[in-house]
Amino acid sequence: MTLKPLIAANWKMHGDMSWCDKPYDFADIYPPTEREHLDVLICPPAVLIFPMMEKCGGTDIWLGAQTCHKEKKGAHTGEMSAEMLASAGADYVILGHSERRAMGESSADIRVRVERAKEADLIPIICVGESLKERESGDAEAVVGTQLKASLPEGLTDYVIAYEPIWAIGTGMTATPDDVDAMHRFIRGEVGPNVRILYGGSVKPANAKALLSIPDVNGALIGGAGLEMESLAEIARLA
Ligand SMILES: O=C[C@H](O)COP(=O)(O)O
Repeated sequence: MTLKPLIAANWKMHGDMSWCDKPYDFADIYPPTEREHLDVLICPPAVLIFPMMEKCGGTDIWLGAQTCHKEKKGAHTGEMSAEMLASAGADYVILGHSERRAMGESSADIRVRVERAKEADLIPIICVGESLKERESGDAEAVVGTQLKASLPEGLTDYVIAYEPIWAIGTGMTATPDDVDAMHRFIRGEVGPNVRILYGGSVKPANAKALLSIPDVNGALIGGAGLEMESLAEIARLA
């Protein structure tokens, strides 16, 4: 089975209402007829999902959220449930990003959020990745393996994994293609043949070709370079 590449932009805490027509800008630069072989996803801040869906819901660009709460509803001031995000127009949700793990989200928390996401028909993108210290001490695969085992509910289907070495996020440093190849092979062994495995961490037009041509890399989770539609389209063209 050939896995359709997924090019996903995580806008993190960037953007405002004036960004809601960016999917149109993307479609102008890289028209849908030229990219039927891949999926393009934008994960804006949650407040922009609904207006973006209203404005650009007719484009083929998927929308996603950046997290969801682990309860279905309740007294959780400031939080958003998976169902709310789905009803606002999200198709995917990023879970377990290292920027959220750093705020205290454990793999056990992430596993519950994955269950909530699936109940709301959202496709979870589950992030895993090691710190520089863990890589340097030779523990990268063990760390990622433990995160996978603890974050994935039993029997989970239709999900995406994003491998993001923490030290490569927003730093301009990327893992070498050999290291990415080795880690993606390892993850493939854990999740089987039908799961898309994205690479994330300072992906940009200049390095996208080398990273996206690695056999078990099925797309990218892009931060900084996904804020501008020109660079996002340039990366997508290389997928
Ligand atoms: O979710 C995206 C990643 O954290 C990568 O961010 P970056 O491309 O800015 O390094």
